[in-house]
Amino acid sequence: MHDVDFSVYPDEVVALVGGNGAGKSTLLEHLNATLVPDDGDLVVDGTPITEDNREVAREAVGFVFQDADTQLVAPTVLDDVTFGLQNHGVPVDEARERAREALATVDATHLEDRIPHYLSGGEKRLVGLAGVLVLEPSVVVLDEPLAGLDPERSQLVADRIQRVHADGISVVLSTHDLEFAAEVADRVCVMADGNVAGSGTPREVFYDDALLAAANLHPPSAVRVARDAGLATTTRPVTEAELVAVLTDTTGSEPVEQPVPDGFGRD
Ligand SMILES: Nc1ncnc2c1ncn2[C@@H]1O[C@H](COP(=O)(O)OP(=O)(O)OP(=O)(O)O)[C@@H](O)[C@H]1O
Repeated sequence: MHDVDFSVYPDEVVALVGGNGAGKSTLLEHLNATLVPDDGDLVVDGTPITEDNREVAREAVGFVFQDADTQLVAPTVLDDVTFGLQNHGVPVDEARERAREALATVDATHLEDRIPHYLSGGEKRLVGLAGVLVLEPSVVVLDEPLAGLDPERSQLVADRIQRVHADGISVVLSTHDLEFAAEVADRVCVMADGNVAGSGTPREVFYDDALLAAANLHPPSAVRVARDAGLATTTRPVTEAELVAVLTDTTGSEPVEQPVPDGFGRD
């Protein structure tokens, strides 16, 4: 990665999108100081992060791995979610109570006695999220949160991400699913060749053909349908719900945002 300028602000959901090897995971791994830059600055809540104070970033930024098995280590789900708190010196009874609350937040109470290794992919992702939330970070990072999940579990994880956001926690995630990015993100960052090629609202990014082409991305289906139906000149839906609203709108009223010129938001 080189010349990357990336910030996360309170109470926003940021989606990193881009082709294979574009640098999404590498950028995410800097946010909680799993990696620290060889050159340049990494600042968390005003504190410059170095090799010597990585824990400042670790406490502020929780990381939910794509491969949940790397995160789940204890014999039961409850033990696993309790583990991080006990490492912080929280007494076991209090840690268990807080772990149960975190599991309830992601609708995983019923899993508390299960063996983490035998959970399904979606269940593991939710338990991993609970294990991060219990530590009360101000930012949650999720690397490919929908990877390998069926539509129902994808929806479950997407719902929980929105609930986390509603609780005032910033969320940064990477995804190859642009429909999902359009649904959940306030801001989309397009990555290509180890850098942020451009960013903006989903509407700005997903109607920017040059930016998407530079990252080998295709627009979400709502954008393609709107264009094929000749709607994209006056309206710019990015989600299925917005497209349906445009198609069923009999008032002739204009959409929520005015069109933006191609290339808007590009660095
Ligand atoms: N520790 C490392 N040392 C050297 N190169 C690395 C290291 N980690 C990742 N890379 C390289 O950096 C590039 C970006 O990888 P990264 O995993 O960040 O991409 P990504 O956008 O998350 O891709 P994907 O969508 O395929 O998961 C790749 O070419 C990868 O091989």
